[in-house]
Amino acid sequence: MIRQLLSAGTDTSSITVEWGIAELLGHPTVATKLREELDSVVGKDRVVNETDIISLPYLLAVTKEVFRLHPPTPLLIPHQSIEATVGAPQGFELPKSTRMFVNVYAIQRDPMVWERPLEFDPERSMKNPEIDVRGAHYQLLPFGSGRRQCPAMGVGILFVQMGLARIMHSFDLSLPQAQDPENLDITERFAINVWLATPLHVIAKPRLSKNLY
Ligand code: HEM
Repeated sequence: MIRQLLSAGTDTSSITVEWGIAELLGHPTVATKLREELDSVVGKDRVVNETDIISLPYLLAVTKEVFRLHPPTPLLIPHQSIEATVGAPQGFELPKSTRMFVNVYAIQRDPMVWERPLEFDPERSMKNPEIDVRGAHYQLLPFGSGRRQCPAMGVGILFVQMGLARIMHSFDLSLPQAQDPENLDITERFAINVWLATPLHVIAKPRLSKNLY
C-alpha cells in the first residue's frame, strides 16, 4: 500500500513539474508573465505558501496547460468492464470483461477538441476558466474521471502548482553553456509515465534575498 502510494504520488508530480519548467524555458513570455504574477501577489520578501495558490490564476492556467500537453500517466490505469455496456453517444458495444486503456494523451491533443492543440498556451484557460483539469468534461483528464479517478487529485494539482511556483519565484533559470531554449531536446520517452528522454539540466540563480534559502 505504502509502495503504491509512493510510486503513484511521487513520479507523477515531479515529471509534471519537470515538463512545466521545460515549457517555461521554451516560452519566455509565459515565464515572465508568471513571475510578474508571483512577484505582485507574494512579493520578494518571502517564499510562496500554499495559501497564495488561490490568488494565482495565471499559475493555474500554466499548470492546466502543462497537464494538457504532458499528462504523466498518458493511458491512465487499465480499466475493465464489469458488464456488457453500450457506449454513448455512438452506441458502440463493449462486451463484458473488456480491458480498456483511455488514451488521455491523444484526447488532450485532439484538434477536434482543442484549437492549435500542440501549442503551449495558458491563455486558452485564462480566456475560458471552465476548462476543468479534474476531468468533468472529458477533454482534460490527467487524473482520469469518475469514481476511479486519482484519489489524491487535489494534492497532485497542489504539488505541481507549488513546485512550479517555488522554482519560478525563487530562481532565474537558464540552460548550461548558454544553450538556446529553442533547441532544448523535448523528446518524450513513453512508458507507464511519459518522461523527458533527456533529463532537464538548468542553472538556477537565486532572485530573492539570501536569508530565504
Ligand atoms: C500530478 C500528480 C498526479 C497525477 C497526474 C495522477 C494521476 C493518476 C491517474 C491518471 C490515476 C488512474 C486513474 C484512472 O485510471 O482512472 C491515478 C490513480 C491513483 N493515484 Fe494518482 N496522480 C497524481 C498524484 C497522486 C498522489 C500524490 C497520490 C498519493 C499520495 C496518488 C495516488 C493514487 C492512487 C492510490 C491511485 C489508484 C486509485 C485506484 O486504484 O482506484 N496520485 N492517479
